Amino acid sequence: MSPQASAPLEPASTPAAAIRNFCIIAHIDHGKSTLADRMLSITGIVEDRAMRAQYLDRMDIERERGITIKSQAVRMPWELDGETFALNMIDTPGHVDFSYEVSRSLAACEGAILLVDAAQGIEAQTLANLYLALENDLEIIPVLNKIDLPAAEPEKYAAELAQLIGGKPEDVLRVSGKTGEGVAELLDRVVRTVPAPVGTVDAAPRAMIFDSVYDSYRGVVTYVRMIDGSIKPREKVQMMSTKSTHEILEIGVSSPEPTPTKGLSVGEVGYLITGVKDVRQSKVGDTVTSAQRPATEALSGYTDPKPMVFSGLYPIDGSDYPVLREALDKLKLSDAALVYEPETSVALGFGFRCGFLGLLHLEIITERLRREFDLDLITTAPSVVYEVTTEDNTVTEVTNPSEFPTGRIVEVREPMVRAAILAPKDYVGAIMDLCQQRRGSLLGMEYLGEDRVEIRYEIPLGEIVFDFFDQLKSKTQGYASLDYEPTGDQAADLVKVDILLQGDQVDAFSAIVHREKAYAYGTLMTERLRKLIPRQQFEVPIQAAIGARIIARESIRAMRKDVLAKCYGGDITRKRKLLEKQKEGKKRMKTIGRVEVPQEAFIAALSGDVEEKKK
Ligand SMILES: Nc1nc2c(ncn2[C@@H]2O[C@H](COP(=O)(O)OP(=O)(O)OP(=O)(O)O)[C@@H](O)[C@H]2O)c(=O)[nH]1
Repeated sequence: MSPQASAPLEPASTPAAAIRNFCIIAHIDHGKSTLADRMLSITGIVEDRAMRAQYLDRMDIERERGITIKSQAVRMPWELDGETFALNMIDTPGHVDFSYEVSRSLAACEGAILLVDAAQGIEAQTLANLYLALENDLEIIPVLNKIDLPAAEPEKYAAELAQLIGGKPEDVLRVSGKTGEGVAELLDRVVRTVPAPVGTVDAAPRAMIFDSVYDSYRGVVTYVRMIDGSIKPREKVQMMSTKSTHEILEIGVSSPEPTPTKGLSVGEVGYLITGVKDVRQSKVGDTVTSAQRPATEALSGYTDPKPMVFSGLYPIDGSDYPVLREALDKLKLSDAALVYEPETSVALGFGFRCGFLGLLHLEIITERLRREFDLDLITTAPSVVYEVTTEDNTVTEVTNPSEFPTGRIVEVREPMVRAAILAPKDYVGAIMDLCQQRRGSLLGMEYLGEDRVEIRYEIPLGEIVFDFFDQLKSKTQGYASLDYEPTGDQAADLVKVDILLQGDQVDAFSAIVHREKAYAYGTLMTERLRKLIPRQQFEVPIQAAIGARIIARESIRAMRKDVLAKCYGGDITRKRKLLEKQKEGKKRMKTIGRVEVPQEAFIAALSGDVEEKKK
C-alpha cells in the first residue's frame, strides 16, 4: 500500500486480473471531485504542484458551479502486497438530467465507491445513483467523507449507510478528501474487493462508449471500456448502431493527460480518436467493434438521448440571430442530447425551439451561450412533450404550446416521473402539500435512520419543470434533495390557455396546464401584462382564453393625454434624438394587432419579474 514504486503497467498488455474499474457515486457537493483529485496525487500521477483544484472538471462552468457535467476516466497505478494494479477511475456526472450518462459510466465499472458527506448523511442522489449501481451489479464500497469536519457525525451516518446497503457500520470506511486521511486504505480496499474485469480475449472486439467529448483541436474523443477482444491503432472500427466505419488515429489512456498506447485489451478503459467531428457519430452507449471482424451482437443498454424539456430561446437583440444559430451548431458538436429548430414568435421575433434532457441541461446550455458566445437571451417557460389525439384520431407531439392542435381533442397525455425526495422528518407535511398541489400521488415513505425520510411521489414532469425545485428548497429551508426518473405517459385533463391582447393571441404566453389551474394561470398572466404594458391611445383588453371561452380579463385604460403631442411642431432634431435614444436602449417595440408593446414587457412577464418587484 504505497504510492507507486514500480513502473506503471503498460496498457494493451495489462492482464485483466490486474485491472480494477471503479467509479465514485455521491450526492452533489459530497466531495467526489476533491477525493478524485486526492487519488491522483496519492498515486503519484499528478505532482502536487501541478494539482489545480478539481483537476478532472475541465469546463469552466463546471469548476465555477462545482458540478460535474462530463465524465472522464483516469488510469492510476497502485501497489498492494508487492503487485502493481491499474486502477481506472471513471468520473460520473451526479445529476439526474444526465442519468443516462451516469448509467453508461456505471456499466463500464465493476465497483463503486458510495461516497457520503459525514456531516450530511445520505441524500436523494446518493440513493438514485446507488440503485443504478446495484442494477449494474457493482460491488459497493461505502465511504464517509469529510471526517475532518467538526460537524462530522461518522458513527451516526455509518449506521445509516450500513442499514441501507446491508453490512456492519465498522465496514464503512472513513476518509477526508481534503487532508488525504484514509485515502490509501480506500485504494487498497478497491483492489481487494472490486472484482477484476472478465471478457473473452480472442473474441471479436467490443468496446462500450461511456463518454464522447468534443475537442476543438482533435475532434471527438471517445471514451471506451473494452469488454471483449482488443483494438489497436490504425485499425478500422465500426459503430454498431449506425454501422459507420472510422479509422483509429490514436488510442490511449488518460493518466490523466492523454497518453497514446499500443492498444486496449479486455477490461481496459481508454480513449479513441477517429477524426469524427461530431459527437452524434460516436454516441454514448454504442458499441465499437472491428470493421474487418465485427462482433455479431452489440452490448445492451444503448438508447438515443431523448429531450424531455423544451424551451424557446430568443436573442434579445434580433440582429444576434445568426450568432445564436452558429453557437447552437457549435454546442451540438459536443452535446448529442441538444436539439433545436428555428421558430418565430410574434412577441419575441426569431429564435429557436430547443430540447433538453432536463432543467439543469437547459440552464447549462443557456449559460454557455451567454458566456462563450456573449449572447443576451430570453427563454420561454419550459414545456414538456404532450401527446395530443384529435377527433380524427391523429396523434401530435406538442413541444410548443402554441402548436397545440385546434379542433376537438380526444385525449392529452403527459410525461410522468417517479420523484424521490429526501428530507428531515419535520418537513414531511410541507413536502406533501407541495407534491399534492402539483398533482402528485404518493407512492410510499420510508425512514432512513431516526430523523430523515424518503418520500416517493409520482408527479407529472410538467409540474416539476415549473419551479418545483425552488419551491421544495424554500419550503424545507434547503434541506430537501430531489431526484426523479421518467415512468412513461399518462392521460390528463389538460387544456391550452391563450393570452390575447385586443383579441390577438400572444404566442409566447400560451401554456398547457391542467384544467383546474387554467384560471390561476390566466389571471396571473393577464395581471402581469396589465402592469407591464404601457397605456395606448385606446383601451386595450387583455384576456386569457381556453379556445373561444374567455376565462380572465384585465384592461389597460386609454391614455388621458397624448404624450407624443408635445413633439409635434417642435424641434425636429429633438424628436429624432428621442427616436435614436429609444433604438439604443434596444427597446424593440412589438406590434400585436394595433397594440405596441416594448419587448422588455414580454420578457419581464415571462420571467416573473413583476412579482419580484412587488416584494
Ligand atoms: N472539510 C472538508 N471539505 C471537503 C472535503 N472534501 C470536499 N470538501 C469540500 O466540499 C465541497 C464540495 O466538494 P467537491 O469535491 O466539489 O464535491 P463534488 O461531490 O465533486 O461536487 P459535484 O462535482 O458538484 O458533484 C468543496 O467546497 C470542497 O472543498 C473533505 O474531506 N473535508
